Amino acid sequence: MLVGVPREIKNNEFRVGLTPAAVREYVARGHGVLVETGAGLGIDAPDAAYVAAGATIAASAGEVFAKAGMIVKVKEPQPEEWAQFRPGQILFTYLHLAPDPVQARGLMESGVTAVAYETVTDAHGGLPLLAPMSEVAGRLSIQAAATALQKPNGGRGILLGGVPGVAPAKVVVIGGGVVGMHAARMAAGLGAEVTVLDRSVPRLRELDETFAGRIRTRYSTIDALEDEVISADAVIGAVLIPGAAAPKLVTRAMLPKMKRGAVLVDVAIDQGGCFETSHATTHAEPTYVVDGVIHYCVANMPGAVPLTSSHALNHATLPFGVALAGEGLAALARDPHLRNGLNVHRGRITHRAVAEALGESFADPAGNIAA
Ligand SMILES: NC(=O)C1=CN([C@@H]2O[C@H](COP(=O)(O)OP(=O)(O)OC[C@H]3O[C@@H](n4cnc5c(N)ncnc54)[C@H](O)[C@@H]3O)[C@@H](O)[C@H]2O)C=CC1
Ligand SMILES: CC(=O)C(=O)O
Ligand SMILES: [Mg+2]
Repeated sequence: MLVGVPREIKNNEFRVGLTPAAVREYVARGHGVLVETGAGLGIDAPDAAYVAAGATIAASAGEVFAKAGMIVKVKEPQPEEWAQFRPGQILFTYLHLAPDPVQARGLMESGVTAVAYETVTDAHGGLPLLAPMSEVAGRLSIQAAATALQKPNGGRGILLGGVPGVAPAKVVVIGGGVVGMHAARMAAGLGAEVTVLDRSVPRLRELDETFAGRIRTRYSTIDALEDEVISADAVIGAVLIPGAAAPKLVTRAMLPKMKRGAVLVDVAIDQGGCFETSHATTHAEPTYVVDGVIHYCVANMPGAVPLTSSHALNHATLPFGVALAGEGLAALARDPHLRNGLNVHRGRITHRAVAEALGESFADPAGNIAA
């Protein structure tokens, strides 16, 4: 198959769908790879590095979309991109369709077969293609919080770790999955006081063991959540119900009770956000203020550290990508975990939670992917 890699065009998105090392793996399996000129510049990979790996360079994104049988990207397609998809073409990327009916409609009308990284599953109940970017975003969330908390940036003016004789900041993490654990690790490493809330007791147990007393865990009732949020200097929103829109856990009514200059970092913004007052922001203008509380809601946080993120993402996507390139729809029929990634096929939504969130009818992929 001819695999196409356009340059990412979302605001301040410097990642790339395939690294040169990944291109070499596709080429070794007999595939052609067409890379838009400049696609790898954000990771210090010039066109020559892609040519050395066996790719051909396309002068424009239009050429990539027109020629390739499968498109590998990072971020959800932008309107000018989904206009170029065609029936039967495979798209392999993050989609986050639940809070994005306009994109969903665009993909349905294009006839593309869209496999979303974030809903591919593994045998252990995890999300292997979301996990690496959740590791990055979880760690970055604390850097974002630390920066926003500084007085010149509008924050309370507190150092996360404090200093000897002065108490540290209080960081509350809502959702103790991959993002939450990596946020907790960074915050604890800097010396902050950290509490993680989750609805899963087994998960809280795991975190308790992993951190061996260095963080507190709390079951996430409405009471506990309100209590923790009101006393926090920084709150990290890290919940996920796979495929679905994020539940709004921090309400607008809670904000006036919070400390002035406290910071909310809504990592779950790509699924619509878990704070009622969240709306997506960009790296160019990452924060805004509601009721004296700073909101950071960047939907592509890992795009800011592409040298780390692109490689981590490619390590996870590679086995699934080469299966799709090699077998096409048969790969989806064979592998139920890859099939869980199928969100749109032949104009229908093929993921149950995504269909429910969008109010669209659900087309069961098991009976819908005959090649
Ligand atoms: N903004 C960005 O750039 C990025 C955003 N993300 C997003 O971060 C979010 C979290 O991702 P992961 O950590 O990988 O998910 P995960 O599935 O590993 O963890 C989610 C956790 O939330 C918990 N949870 C669900 N409902 C809850 C509730 N009502 N109260 C408390 N906890 C609850 C679950 O039990 C689970 O432990 C996702 O929306 C993901 O798409 C991930 C990477 C980058
Ligand atoms: C997961 C995601 O949306 C991102 O890495 O941008
Ligand atoms: Mg995102």
